[in-house]
Amino acid sequence: MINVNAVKKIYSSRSGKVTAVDHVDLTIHSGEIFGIIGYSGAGKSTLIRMLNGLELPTEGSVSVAGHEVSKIKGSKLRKARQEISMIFQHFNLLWSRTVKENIAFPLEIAGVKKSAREKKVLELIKLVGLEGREDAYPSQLSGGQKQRVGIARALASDPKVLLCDEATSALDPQTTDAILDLLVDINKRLGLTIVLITHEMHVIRKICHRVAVMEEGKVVETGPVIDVFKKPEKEITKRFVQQVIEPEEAKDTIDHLIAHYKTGSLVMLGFVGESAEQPVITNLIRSFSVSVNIIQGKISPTQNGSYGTLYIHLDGENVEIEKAIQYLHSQEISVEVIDG
Ligand SMILES: Nc1ncnc2c1ncn2[C@@H]1O[C@H](COP(=O)(O)OP(=O)(O)OP(=O)(O)O)[C@@H](O)[C@H]1O
Repeated sequence: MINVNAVKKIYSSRSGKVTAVDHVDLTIHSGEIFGIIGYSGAGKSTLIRMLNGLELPTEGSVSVAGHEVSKIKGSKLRKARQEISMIFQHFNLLWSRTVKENIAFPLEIAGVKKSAREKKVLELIKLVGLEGREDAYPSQLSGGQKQRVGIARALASDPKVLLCDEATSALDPQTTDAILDLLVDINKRLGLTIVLITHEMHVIRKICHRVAVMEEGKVVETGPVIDVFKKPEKEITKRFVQQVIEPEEAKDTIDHLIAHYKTGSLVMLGFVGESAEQPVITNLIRSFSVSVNIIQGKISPTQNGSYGTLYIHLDGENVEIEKAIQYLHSQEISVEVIDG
């Protein structure tokens, strides 16, 4: 569906040349939700803007939904853009138009007749959950509702690909989750390919099938989200994974617990995929003479399985603790004895 081949983008500015995207290769499949994560300045915006021809690569080629986006111009590019829609961090709505009129705008430009336009707009309003707000102006809407208008407008031309440029960065966590749920729903219902850029691992965790990590213009790591969580390879990826897996306060709690427990062992268990659904703790209590104290844990679903960490404290005879830890090692989970 999307092929990025050996793409390089160099900007020339007064202070010299900047390599924003440095030799990137990517293949994104039809129907996939693909996330690109990186810190500010990593080159994400430049890369996503090359997918709909808003920027042209200095070297390499970009093909999206059968269009050689990096080569075409004028009416061919405009036509391609109907199949490659985009939503933005700050929504980019027309403030003097109502919800209905904003969504109808691309249809007007495409010359769609009024009756067909109205029918389509009503369908889209329903799809994004904006019934009752048809005649409101953007200034009367919440951030989440504004992004719903952005999404409906982007879907008006029946695109094959939806590009999301930090689409939830201006929203609070609850609204972010509602918009992410909507994107998953649209992906499933319409089979739409979604490419998003973000600096938040939460967004990747919640909705993406695969992820590419960018640093200094390069894609440094890529793979299915669950694999990247299981085994992040690069330092930068580890930092992103920690954003969601191990909040800062967890470290403080662990330090406190190590000081608190004088006997037994403190163990960190890492669950990935199906292992997150196994009754490991129940088996542990039933089979060994150890007391198990659950200290802290978090298990989160991704689009291709669950992952998480659980801290437990085991107490009892040393031999029994040893056996219990051996049992844990025999399960499909990672085990790290932190203390004892
Ligand atoms: N039009 C431009 N002219 C010159 N340099 C640019 C231009 N656009 C981006 N850059 C530079 O290219 C590099 C990559 O920027 P880009 O905006 O693609 O990164 P990003 O990962 O999207 O970061 P952010 O989230 O802050 O936008 C940066 O060093 C930036 O300063």
